[in-house]
Amino acid sequence: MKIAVVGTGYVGLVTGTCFAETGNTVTCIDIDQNKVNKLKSGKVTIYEPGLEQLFERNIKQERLSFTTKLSEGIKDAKVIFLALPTPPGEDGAADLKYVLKVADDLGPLLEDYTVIVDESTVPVGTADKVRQRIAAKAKVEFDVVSNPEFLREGVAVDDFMKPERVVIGTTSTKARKLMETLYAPYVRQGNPLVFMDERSAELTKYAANSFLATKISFMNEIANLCELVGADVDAVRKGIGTDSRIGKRFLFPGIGYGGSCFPKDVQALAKSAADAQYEFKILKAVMDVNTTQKTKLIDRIKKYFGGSLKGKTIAVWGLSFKPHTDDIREAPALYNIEEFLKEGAIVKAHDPEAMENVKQLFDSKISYFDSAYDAAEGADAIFIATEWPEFRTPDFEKLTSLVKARVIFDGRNVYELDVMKEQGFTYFSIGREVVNG
Ligand SMILES: NC(=O)c1ccc[n+]([C@@H]2O[C@H](COP(=O)([O-])OP(=O)(O)OC[C@H]3O[C@@H](n4cnc5c(N)ncnc54)[C@H](O)[C@@H]3O)[C@@H](O)[C@H]2O)c1
Ligand SMILES: O=c1ccn([C@@H]2O[C@H](COP(=O)(O)OP(=O)(O)O[C@H]3O[C@H](CO)[C@@H](O)[C@H](O)[C@H]3O)[C@@H](O)[C@H]2O)c(=O)[nH]1
Repeated sequence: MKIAVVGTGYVGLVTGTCFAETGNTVTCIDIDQNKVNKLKSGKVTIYEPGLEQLFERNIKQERLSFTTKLSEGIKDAKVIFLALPTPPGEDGAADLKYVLKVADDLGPLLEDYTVIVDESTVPVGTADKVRQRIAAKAKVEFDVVSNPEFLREGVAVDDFMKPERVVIGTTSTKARKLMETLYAPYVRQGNPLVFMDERSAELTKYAANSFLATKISFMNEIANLCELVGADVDAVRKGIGTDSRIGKRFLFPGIGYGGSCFPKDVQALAKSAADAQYEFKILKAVMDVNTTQKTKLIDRIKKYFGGSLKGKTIAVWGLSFKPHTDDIREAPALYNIEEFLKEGAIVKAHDPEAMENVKQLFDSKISYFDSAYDAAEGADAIFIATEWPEFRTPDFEKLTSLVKARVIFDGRNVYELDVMKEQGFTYFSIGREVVNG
């Protein structure tokens, strides 16, 4: 099938590449000329495990191409995916200007029946708005479908190729048939296509992200309570996670959730509710807890150093919002680095993938190192913001010889307390006993 994907950011590139992988001919369109040039020259624009290989194979097979021209990209496409940004506006609502602009542009360009798919995370009612905008200028029949994307960065290819479920919002039989054909190769393992109306599909995406964010904020509060009453959050997590009604996943406490989705989507759902005259009380608490949690360790670090970080060297391990991605959008590491700098500390940073992106933000205000050990050299403390696997089993002897003091503030509970005790480190983590080395 000929498919067009409008917007070739994270979601657009994964979507386009994965649809090409199952034999479709895909053209990805983006207004960013530099991005398109890079993609055309055969280079992927994001770090995402497994993507490069698929990308290269499909370019070679001439199933995947890129353009900046909408008219050229959508030519003969039976389905057009909109993978456009929906950033928060000033009031927290999702800003639909990118989606609606493309809807305006698409109307006059459609030459035959086409299904236009909202893949972006968009508020309830967006499919109707997109439909109206296209209809204003279209001369042919078309359908607008809501098909929110659930991929996670770092495992995006697997999430797309083997989805647990695909949510499709449409009341059109014609569009439904086309979507069934398109997704048939991905749902072979028995994972279902879940059909519903457009509005419910739009809300499903916000409900899923907000529920997961709620789980995380809930566990962060349990962790905070553990610290006050002398309980261990790891034990509590295992204790409740083994109850299949609760489930093991997304129960890991830390320095808050980040990324391009949870923060903006929880905020947008709260705003949508407010617009519908409904006060979504839980979401407000989820956001408040996350805001406090992000810089939770700062007070501890200051207290540890007698109230001031002035002149202290802090090695920051991990900058991306989670492991296996170079994405730093809303990464808790960034908030902590800002605080460290405000307090007069010297920051030495290392991340396996995200340093180039961070350089654009902090430039020479912090220094960057290719290895975690180099960043730790001469440090008064190590601060772990992201649980990259390479931080899990360092050579503690080597580390001891490099740091000024054996002190770790761990925002992701990377180490077992026993190991820290054995290694003689002073170790602060989340919701667990403090180890005094
Ligand atoms: N990043 C994720 O993990 C993820 C997962 C699921 C859903 N989503 C949702 O998917 C949507 C896209 O997210 P993303 O992370 O891929 O965004 P992104 O910012 O990485 O990419 C969006 C792309 O759209 C391009 N663009 C903007 N206007 C355009 C236009 N008129 N024509 C063509 N291209 C245009 C931009 O240049 C950019 O490359 C958002 O709604 C997001 O909430 C994101
Ligand atoms: O137990 C946990 C799990 C996650 N996180 C944090 O939560 C954030 C988001 O993590 P994750 O959900 O793995 O990453 P995303 O790539 O942002 O994916 C989420 O957002 C996407 C965009 O909407 C959705 O498609 C995905 O289904 C949804 O999981 C990160 O900062 C994690 O560190 C925790 O603190 N504790």
